[in-house]
Amino acid sequence: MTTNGAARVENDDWKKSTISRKFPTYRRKPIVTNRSWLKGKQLDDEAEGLWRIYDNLYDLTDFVAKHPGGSFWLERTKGTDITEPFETHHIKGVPQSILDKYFVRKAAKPRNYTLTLKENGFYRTLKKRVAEQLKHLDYSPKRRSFLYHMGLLCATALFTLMTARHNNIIFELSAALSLAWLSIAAHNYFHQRDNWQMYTFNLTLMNFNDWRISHAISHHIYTNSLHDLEMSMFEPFLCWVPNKYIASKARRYISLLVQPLIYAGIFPLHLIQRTLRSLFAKNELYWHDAIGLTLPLAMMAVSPTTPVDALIKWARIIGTSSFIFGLIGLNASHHTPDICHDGDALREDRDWGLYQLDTIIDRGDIKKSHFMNLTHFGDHALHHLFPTLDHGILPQLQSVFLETLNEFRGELREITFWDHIIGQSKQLLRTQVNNIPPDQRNTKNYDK
Ligand code: HEM
Repeated sequence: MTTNGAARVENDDWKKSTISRKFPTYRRKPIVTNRSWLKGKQLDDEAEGLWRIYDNLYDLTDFVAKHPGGSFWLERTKGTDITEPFETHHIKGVPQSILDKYFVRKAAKPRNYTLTLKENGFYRTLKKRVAEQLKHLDYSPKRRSFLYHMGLLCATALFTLMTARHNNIIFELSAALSLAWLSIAAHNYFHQRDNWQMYTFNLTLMNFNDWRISHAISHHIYTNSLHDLEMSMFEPFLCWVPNKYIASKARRYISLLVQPLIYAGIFPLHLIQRTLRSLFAKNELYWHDAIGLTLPLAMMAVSPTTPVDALIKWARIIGTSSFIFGLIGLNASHHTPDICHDGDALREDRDWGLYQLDTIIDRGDIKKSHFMNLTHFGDHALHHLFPTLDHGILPQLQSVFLETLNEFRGELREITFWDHIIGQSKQLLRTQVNNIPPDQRNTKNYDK
């Protein structure tokens, strides 16, 4: 009995997060989904069924439909703490009068999340400076993002139809590549207020609304922590948390081998899972999931052979495109052993923005290309801090960013794609936490 009890205590000991008071409830469930993540968050966040920002509770029911960013963001986050998404999605700030109108009461309990957003801390200082810079920026690169995205949409349509008409591997690979790049460019848009470009993300069979939760609200805010759905959704097949209780060492070696298959399965499995859950539990499909069917239908319509032949070609395009997307996305910036993951020691200054910097290493090899940044999750650190800004204008914020970072003893790290691929594989194998805080590990000499 005693031994069992001791073992249980030891087993439960790992159930803590470095960025929150509570172990996330959704991680206690066998299946991790957007829905279970939000439900768990409602239980953990001490928001008392309302919307929580810092220690204030608001009833935004009457504001949801009026929200300039689109109703989805607030509809889905009811009953949760939205402090960080609120801070990061409004650079110029939301007039206090709007918030005051919906204030209900102070929250009874302290916030679950332990990262800070202090007025004079790194993130809010940088945000004020960026808001000032935004008044004088050259916005013409936004037009280029628009043209790149349009070009990729046309290329995807063209190469897909050419693949349907001809047996040509070059057309097929071009269709797969265009679709992968198109979806990453569409990601630039689903972070912003509702727009038509976000719908093009759904050509992959994934859904932009789903990604607004798993990526924008979960991954962007609680990066690399136990709250990050973009980590937990891949477990136990791929596990980047350095914790042997989540995935054993043996499992981690297997994950290296299955990695390519997981990449290729991202697009189709997304739709299959949501369809199955919609059939057997609660609906998780949106009307715009139908957009994903346009490519196979168009291929069947123009195919000179049978519809089945067209469908097989489309399935190959989807699998290859998903592989390219996974390769780019999962090796973009978050997973090398030098990057903070839940369990690793954090710096003493628990500023949310500095934490972001410690969970990201940028791709230095694509810095100079607008097209590559848009299609390869480039300028990732700045993108995490200001997700609603078009990727095209981020380079103009680089100097104010670096200056502020230097003042707060943060560092923007950069490595190549290849280094990320190698580092990501090493991270998959890592089970030991890093006990040295990031600011004590860094070799950079800070300006005094
Ligand atoms: C989960 C929390 C929230 C998210 C993720 C969110 C997201 C967004 C997004 C994406 C935009 C468009 C930004 C752009 O494209 O430039 C936006 C704009 C806006 N939101 Fe929110 N929002 C949230 C909460 C709120 C709340 C609580 C209020 C006020 C009660 C609010 C008021 C506004 C206003 C006034 C704008 C237009 C002005 C601006 O862009 O700064 N939002 N929001």
